Amino acid sequence: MATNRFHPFFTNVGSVSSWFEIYAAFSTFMMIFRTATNDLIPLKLRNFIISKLQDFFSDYRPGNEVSLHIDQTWDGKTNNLFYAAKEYLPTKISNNYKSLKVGMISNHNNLLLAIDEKQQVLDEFEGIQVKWMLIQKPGKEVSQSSNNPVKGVYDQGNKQKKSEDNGFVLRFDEKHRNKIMEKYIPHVLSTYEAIRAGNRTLKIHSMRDGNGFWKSSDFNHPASFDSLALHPDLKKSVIDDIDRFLRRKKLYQKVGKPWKRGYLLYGPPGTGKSSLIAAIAKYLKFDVYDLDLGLVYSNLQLMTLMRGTSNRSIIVVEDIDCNKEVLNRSDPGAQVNMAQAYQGAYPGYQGAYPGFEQADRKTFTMSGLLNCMDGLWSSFGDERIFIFTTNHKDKVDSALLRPGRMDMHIHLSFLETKAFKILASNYLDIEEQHHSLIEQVEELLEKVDVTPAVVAEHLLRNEDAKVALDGLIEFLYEILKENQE
Ligand SMILES: Nc1ncnc2c1ncn2[C@@H]1O[C@H](COP(=O)(O)OP(=O)(O)OP(=O)(O)O)[C@@H](O)[C@H]1O
Repeated sequence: MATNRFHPFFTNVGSVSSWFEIYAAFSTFMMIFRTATNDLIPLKLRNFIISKLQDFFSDYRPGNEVSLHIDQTWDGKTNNLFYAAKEYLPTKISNNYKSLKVGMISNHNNLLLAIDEKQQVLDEFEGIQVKWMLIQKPGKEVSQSSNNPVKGVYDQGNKQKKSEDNGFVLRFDEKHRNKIMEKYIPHVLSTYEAIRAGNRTLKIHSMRDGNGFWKSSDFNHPASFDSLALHPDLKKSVIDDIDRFLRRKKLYQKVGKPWKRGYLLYGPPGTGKSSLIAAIAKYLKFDVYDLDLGLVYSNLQLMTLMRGTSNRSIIVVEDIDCNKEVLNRSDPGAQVNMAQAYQGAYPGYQGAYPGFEQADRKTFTMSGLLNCMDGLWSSFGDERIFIFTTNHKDKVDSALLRPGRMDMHIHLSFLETKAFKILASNYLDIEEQHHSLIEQVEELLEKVDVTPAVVAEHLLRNEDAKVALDGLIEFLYEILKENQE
């Protein structure tokens, strides 16, 4: 007996008219459905859903998926890309993830989040979808005495360490391979660097009795761009210049220039030169190296010091005009062993000593200083900012001032009215229109030269704004009177 090969639904629909009835019913349903969808779901949301569905179906080609394995270690050495991904991925955690690690540790105010091996993390970069997974590998047994740098836990039982060697797998469609390698991975690394820089305590490094090494301590200077009383246009131009410098890493590489910038801060004492350096360091999250040229006796020692500075740092030389007399000095007691000193600067270096004259080993010269800024020796690192300060710009050697060495000359001068408003607001919590005495102070500031440091000190004398401003006005009148006599 022949069996019916069709589903009962098809066998029960006998006539052509029945098919038309089904078609009519289906069309009516679709019309009602479309009208209801159009009425209930806003156009923007509809377009979004459609674009997401299109992206999903056009990208979903499982056969073409590439997997990159990023292990915690590479040949026994730390794999920086692993740690970069570890910091980067928590920034991509979405609210609907089901499985996450959470933690709270000392010195951190916020709850920490991390992905675990059960949760796939999705990321999107320039329209490309990528997927990340954490892979936890079973611990390898390593000898307790081995010099393995992998972080491990000590296993009391068999006197061996069990290493934890985790990894990430990054998956994406093969057609995006180039973009992932050339753009996405550098993006993960640079995000990691920015996160680290943001979380870290800044350091100030000072010279250790001139032997070519630095000692460091935490840098907690309170000044910031908000607290600085500078004319708003000047403040903006400094911030814009720093931002431009940061954005242009690739341009510097393309044109073959070391990625560094030099600022000369000049003006009378107490106008905020040191405060501006602190504000720039905080803004950039760069460490500060306080280079005291008075302690430098040879170009070789200077180069060793430069080699000891880290990337993303500010090298400060204060009162550069006073250093004229320290240049062209020799260290009479220095028995410089060239090979030894050069090894200190370039560990493992075997070749000649380029850029060094015999005299450079014992003498500190202007050309040595210039060489460190933009000559052969400036290749010691990247992302450096040089800041020189002086009270007398006219006394500074013109060779130091030319663009490329000091790219921006920033004049910090006596307090003017716009900058005073910032001080008044910061010190006394008063805004211009809210205090009758402000106008009087401003009129006096136009007639007398007084530094922000002196005015700040007067504003600190009393918490009562009226008393503090009265005292300041009296002081400014006195100066005016002295000037007129
Ligand atoms: N522009 C400013 N804005 C806010 N506060 C300032 C400013 N200038 C000076 N001050 C105050 O005066 C103090 C001394 O200023 P700072 O040391 O920055 O001046 P300086 O120009 O570096 O002086 P010097 O040339 O003597 O080293 C600061 O701690 C700060 O309180």
